[in-house]
Amino acid sequence: MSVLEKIKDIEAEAKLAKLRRELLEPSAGGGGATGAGFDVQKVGDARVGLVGFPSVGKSTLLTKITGTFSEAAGYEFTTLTCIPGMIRYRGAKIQLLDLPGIIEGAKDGKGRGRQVISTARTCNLIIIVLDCLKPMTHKKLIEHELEGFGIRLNKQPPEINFRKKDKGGINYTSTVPNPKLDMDAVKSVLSEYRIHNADVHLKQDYEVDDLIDVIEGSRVYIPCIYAVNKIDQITIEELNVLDKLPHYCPVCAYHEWNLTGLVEMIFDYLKLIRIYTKPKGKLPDWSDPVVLPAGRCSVEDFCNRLHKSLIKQFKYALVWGSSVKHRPQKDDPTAAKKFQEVQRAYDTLRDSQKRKAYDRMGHEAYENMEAAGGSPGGQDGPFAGSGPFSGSGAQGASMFEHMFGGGLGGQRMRMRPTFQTAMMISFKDAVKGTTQTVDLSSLGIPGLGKKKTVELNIPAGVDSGYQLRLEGVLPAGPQGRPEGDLMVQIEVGPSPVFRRENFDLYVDVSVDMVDACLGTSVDVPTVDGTAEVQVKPGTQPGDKLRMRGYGVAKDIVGQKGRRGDQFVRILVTVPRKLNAGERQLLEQLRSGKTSSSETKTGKGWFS
Ligand SMILES: Nc1nc2c(ncn2[C@@H]2O[C@H](COP(=O)(O)OP(=O)(O)OP(=O)(O)O)[C@@H](O)[C@H]2O)c(=O)[nH]1
Ligand SMILES: [Mg+2]
Repeated sequence: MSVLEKIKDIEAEAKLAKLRRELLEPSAGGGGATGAGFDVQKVGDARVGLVGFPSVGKSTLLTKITGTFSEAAGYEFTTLTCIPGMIRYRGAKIQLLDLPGIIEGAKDGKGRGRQVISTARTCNLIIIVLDCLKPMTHKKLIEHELEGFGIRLNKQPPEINFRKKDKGGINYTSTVPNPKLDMDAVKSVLSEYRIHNADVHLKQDYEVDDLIDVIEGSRVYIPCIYAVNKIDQITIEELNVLDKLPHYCPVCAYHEWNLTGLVEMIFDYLKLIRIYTKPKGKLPDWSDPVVLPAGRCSVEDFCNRLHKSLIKQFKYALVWGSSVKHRPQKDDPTAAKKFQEVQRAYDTLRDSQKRKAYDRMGHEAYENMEAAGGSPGGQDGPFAGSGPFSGSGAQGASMFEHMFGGGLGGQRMRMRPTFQTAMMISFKDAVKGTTQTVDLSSLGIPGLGKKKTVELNIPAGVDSGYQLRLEGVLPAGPQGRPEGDLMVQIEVGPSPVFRRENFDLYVDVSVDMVDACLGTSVDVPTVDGTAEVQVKPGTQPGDKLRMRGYGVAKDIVGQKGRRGDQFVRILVTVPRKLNAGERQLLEQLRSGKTSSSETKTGKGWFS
């Protein structure tokens, strides 16, 4: 190819890019990005779009994964509007959109393709659904359509610095020696955009297209998974080949094969960070994390996700996690207070009614009302939720899913109605674990039939506020209600002996004054029965003894077989009445003390 031809090529490419952009702009000929059914509100923590040729099984996939009904049929162009569904996985809410069949030339305004691709641009992840029986050229065609709409798949934005100037001509530099793009190429692309003065710096070797992308500026870089559907129709050898390709996920929507694998891959590709809030002295609420994208997960982002005004009141947070260098300082009372405030703010702001009240009243007025014990309506304490609630469906994932890597994920993918109840258990049962029977008759759920009770295994170590989900235990009911989950919120009764803080237990033991002086052994109550503990001579009132490993089991926070500690506070008792003999002995001690045992500090015998 001659230099002249090359430049012509480059110019043509830049021209094409410009024309395409004009086509995308709403004013340019009919349609625009929001046609009927396409104004789907962005809800949840991330948005994922299913894109593909007609009849590849997008609607079937959406229905099977989310339980949202999207009409599927054997003929072409079944789906005409954009159907949203929701995946709830590991605490994250991921919106899944079924986009109507894309056709060739969509980006040039054919069919409904333009609206489809406009919606695809708003997604955090694109799933290109392919039919493994159809030619693999379909993949290229769809990619080409998306590319033409400024969508770059599985690609990082090019590291090209580009700055327009008023004068000085084109100044082009590159970190790489002998770059593919030479000065002439850069100049001819820029002149196509009527740019004659600019700085261009390449940090890596790039193509003409990359430079055009940077100049155009309206590119979106979106991760992409290729879901190859209908693998029930191919041989295992063919499947083996597919499975090795990067970004590929073979599935069979119809028989629900590897849908868990796909959901896991979606979760990985979205790079979501889950943040759990933890009130002081309690377990984190594992059921309802704040989910942020990996690139935008600072404390500020966290606050802004809760409410934009929170950052103004906010001082600092205590952060635990694998990426944190230091554990938060435990004893700082102000730090703990702040964190409690965050927790409370979160509680307020995630409750839509309270949030409305907060928005209406502003921070100060709301605080005052809360302090006065007022309620903006809604929540009436932990047991208010007894009885059925429907609508919003499943509430995040159970703790075990978070702790043990989502082993239950497969069954949790489909949306099931969730019914809530609360249960009070004894302190000892909470520490030791127990099996309880939940009486369903009191919940008023219609259509339970013969099912009157369910067994509930409560693991050792639970605390008040802990939620257990029983999956699919409620039978299908009237009006096509599918089988449902039962969510049980645990409340733990107080103990007359032990006080609990996280996984540690605290107990008071009284020791006679003389025993405290001379040392002794005492029987201390533990959750496993009494244990003998040595009290050293000279033990002071209020001294704390640690009994390592006598606390609460930590299995539920993933530390299997480990337990917290028990702390024994020594209370020293002084006799109220003395008999004659005792009095005489103490008198002797006192007179002896003043003559021989006085310490240098002059504080007396007991110091
Ligand atoms: N053999 C087989 N058939 C499938 C599978 N998944 C879907 N189908 C069938 O493929 C046909 C098309 O499925 P749809 O879910 O309507 O496809 P779609 O991609 O939503 O199609 P449009 O809405 O037209 O874009 C239906 O007859 C499905 O039953 C699968 O895993 N295996
Ligand atoms: Mg469809």
